[in-house]
Amino acid sequence: MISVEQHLDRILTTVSVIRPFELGVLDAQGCVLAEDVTARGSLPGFTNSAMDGYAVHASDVAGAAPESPVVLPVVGDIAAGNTAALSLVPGQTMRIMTGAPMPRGADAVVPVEATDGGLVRVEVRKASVVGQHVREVGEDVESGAVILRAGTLLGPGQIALLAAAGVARVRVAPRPRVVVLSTGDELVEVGRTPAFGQIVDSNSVMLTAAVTAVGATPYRVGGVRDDARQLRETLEGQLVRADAIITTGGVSMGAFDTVKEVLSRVGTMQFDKVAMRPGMPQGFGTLGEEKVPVFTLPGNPVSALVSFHVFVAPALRAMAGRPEPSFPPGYVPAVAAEPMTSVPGKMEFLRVTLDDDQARLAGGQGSHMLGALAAADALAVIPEDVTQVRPGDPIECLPLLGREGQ
Ligand SMILES: Nc1nc2c(c(=O)[nH]1)N[C@H]1C(S)=C(S)[C@@H](COP(=O)(O)OP(=O)(O)OC[C@H]3O[C@@H](n4cnc5c(N)ncnc54)[C@H](O)[C@@H]3O)O[C@H]1N2
Ligand code: MOO
Repeated sequence: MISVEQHLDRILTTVSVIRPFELGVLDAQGCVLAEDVTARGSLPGFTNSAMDGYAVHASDVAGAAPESPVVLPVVGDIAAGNTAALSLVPGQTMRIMTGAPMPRGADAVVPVEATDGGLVRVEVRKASVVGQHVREVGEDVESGAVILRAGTLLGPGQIALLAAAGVARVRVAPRPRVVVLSTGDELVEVGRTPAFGQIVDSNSVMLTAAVTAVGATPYRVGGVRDDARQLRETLEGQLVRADAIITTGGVSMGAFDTVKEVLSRVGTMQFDKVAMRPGMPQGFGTLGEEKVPVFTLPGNPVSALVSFHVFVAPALRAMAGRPEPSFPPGYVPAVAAEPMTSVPGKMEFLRVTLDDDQARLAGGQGSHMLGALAAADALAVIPEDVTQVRPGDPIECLPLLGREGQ
């Protein structure tokens, strides 16, 4: 029996960041930059108005007030998108819109609300100072400056900055492509009615959803029969398009546990009992010339999803260049709202609901119980040496993917 930390450590020391790839900025959302990025141009690219109003020489309106307005002739109109180079001489003004280029010579903008809105001549009722409501060229980003560092996770804000700074394509660690397949003669495809003794292949849809939720790209193969040759051929066929492979089922002590039978002789695959509940039987290793990581998760649905959270998700994040600081990854503190029990010597992952920080058992804790799994917000992680949790005890919880907003 090995510990959860030992198994995760073996996984995280085996996987590596996927070779960087150039993507269009929109496709790169959720990816991590593989190199520093510099701005191709300044932001703003030209000095422009921050308000709809009138471009002025601030000194012309320094004494303006409601009771002593300054009247200026309006000699032009500048809309956003105006590409002509205009100049403003002292004693005159031009109407200007938000984002429109400032005319040369003008050094302030008087908002339209501080005027009578005149089109030929305008009455300015408020004083202005140099620079007021003016966005200076390069005040946000200077051309040539590093705008985003290697290792930055690209979200909407970062993508906007790249686009605005003239960067249309970036080198990133791409999303891992993850093949999901399940094994077992008892499986029928989602939507089909199982005959007596059969079950719907819910694991492959569950893990496909989990792969998406963690920001990777799933390829769902679905159910493969408990047939060594078919499984071997399916795996060989899938290796070419996979950065990782996840299987479920067939890793325990059953007479027809094909995954273990087929894989224990190839690559660096290793099958272990991990001191956790659920999720004890685990397999991990690499296959093929490209050394594709393969996770063989137990078939019980809860065991498979717990294993995904504890082992696969950290590995996929690491492959996408998003390493997690340490074990345990992503735990949040909570308080037990009721007694909880755990077996000695195993790390227990209980399905709990979270009401603020109050954790309650979500229902039955059998590793086949999807009802309680679906009701849960998080996994309460009870360490190996703890067998009794009392109400009010602090506990650590691992939020379930996709339930963070609950
Ligand atoms: N004698 C022993 N029996 C078992 C042990 C053990 O140590 N000794 N370990 C138990 C534990 S713990 C687990 S977990 C399971 C793991 O079994 P397998 O990974 O070999 O999975 P299967 O036997 O194929 O299936 C187990 C269970 O899960 C259901 N299942 C399987 N695939 C799917 C799927 N795609 N979608 C939904 N449900 C699925 C399957 O019907 C079984 O009920 O072994 C215990 N046994
Ligand atoms: O270890 Mo198994 O995963 O409990 O059902």
